[in-house]
Amino acid sequence: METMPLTPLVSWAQRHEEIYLRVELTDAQNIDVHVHEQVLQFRAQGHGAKGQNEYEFSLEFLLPVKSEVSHRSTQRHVNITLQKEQRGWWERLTRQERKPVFLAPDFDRWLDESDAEMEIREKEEKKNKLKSQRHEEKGEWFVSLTTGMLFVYNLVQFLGFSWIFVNMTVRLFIFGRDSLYDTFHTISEVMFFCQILAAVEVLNAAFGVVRTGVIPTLIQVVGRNFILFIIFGSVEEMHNQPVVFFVFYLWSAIEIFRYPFYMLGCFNTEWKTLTWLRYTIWIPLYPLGVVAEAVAVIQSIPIFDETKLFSIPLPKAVGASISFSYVLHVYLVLMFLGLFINFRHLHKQRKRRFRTKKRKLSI
Ligand SMILES: CCCCCCCCCCCCC[C@@H](O)CC(=O)SCCNC(=O)CCNC(=O)[C@H](O)C(C)(C)COP(=O)(O)OP(=O)(O)OC[C@H]1O[C@@H](n2cnc3c(N)ncnc32)[C@H](O)[C@@H]1OP(=O)(O)O
Repeated sequence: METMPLTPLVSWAQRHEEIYLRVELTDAQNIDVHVHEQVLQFRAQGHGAKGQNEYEFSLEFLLPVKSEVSHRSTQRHVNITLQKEQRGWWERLTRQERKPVFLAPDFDRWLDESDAEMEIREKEEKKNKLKSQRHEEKGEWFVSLTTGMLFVYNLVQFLGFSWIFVNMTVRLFIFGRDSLYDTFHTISEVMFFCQILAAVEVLNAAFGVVRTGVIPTLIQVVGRNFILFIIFGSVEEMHNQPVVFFVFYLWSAIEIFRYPFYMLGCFNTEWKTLTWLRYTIWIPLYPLGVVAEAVAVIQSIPIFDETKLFSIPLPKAVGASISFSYVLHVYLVLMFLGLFINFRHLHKQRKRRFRTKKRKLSI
């Protein structure tokens, strides 16, 4: 005779971004928990209300949750954490209005919406307090000095990229399509200066001067300098290609918003429109930039093959050399990997920025 599956007692609580479930099972083993299309399935062996047995349950959530589920079993419970697909407060846990009999609020973790907001605020206040403590430890003069240097750095970059952007735009209006062919000759020196200077950003990230990751910054700086110095700078045949125009224009289009945003940030101020632009226009510009850079690399491949520039000599016995174009093929793959890493990073930064903003507004 088929036996009915046993259901454990489950208690739940929520925050704006998470759902917590606590399954009352002692010494749980062989835990299988997953989410598919808003439905959570749980199965495990353990000691519950009906003694040592296999227990299972399923819950259809009110709203979508992310498919990654984290769970941790203690001697007495299995704690499950899920991330809501969209930040918000749910009026109940399950899609069905009637609460399943095995489900109850987790009073140890229970907060109502305003308490949860308060919890967020407290966390933020704690973070700010830590920040000002760090300031005190480092000394006010040190903080002022680094802020001043950052401000000057951002100002110089802003002026450099604005010059590039305005110059290219004006030339486009005056000379039309002809201006696409001499971008390198008119712009490259200022671009060389700005992009060499951008190495400072890797140091800032590495020494914790700004709150950002070293890898995304390194990808950005190395990636651009590779295109600028190797593909454009060292191959004369590339100088007159229109692709130089598109690459320089896309690079400078983001920087004329990014650097002034940082300049205001140095004084803990912001201008909402500028913040929105800094964290939004990369969405079309970044992929376009990578595509333009990929076109430049592809165009340069036959030139490297022909000129044997940077080719890697092989031992005399073999008698040939490896063309640099092989490196470029590998680089093309790396570019799209770099795009993926930085797109994810920028998406995270955008979410962090706008989420914090929303929280601040709800205070
Ligand atoms: C390991 C090497 C491997 C090499 C492999 C090569 C692979 C090649 C792949 C190449 C792909 C690159 C393509 C690219 O060149 C194409 C383009 O650029 S197209 C144009 C569009 N591009 C963009 O939109 C990207 C622009 N760049 C960036 O946004 C940054 O460089 C990036 C590192 C990607 C992200 O910036 P960050 O992490 O710093 O984000 P935030 O702006 O949110 O800053 C975080 C906090 O730090 C403060 N901050 C940062 N910098 C400064 C500064 N200079 N001055 C003051 N404050 C700064 C910022 O205010 C944030 O603070 P808070 O959170 O407190 O507000």
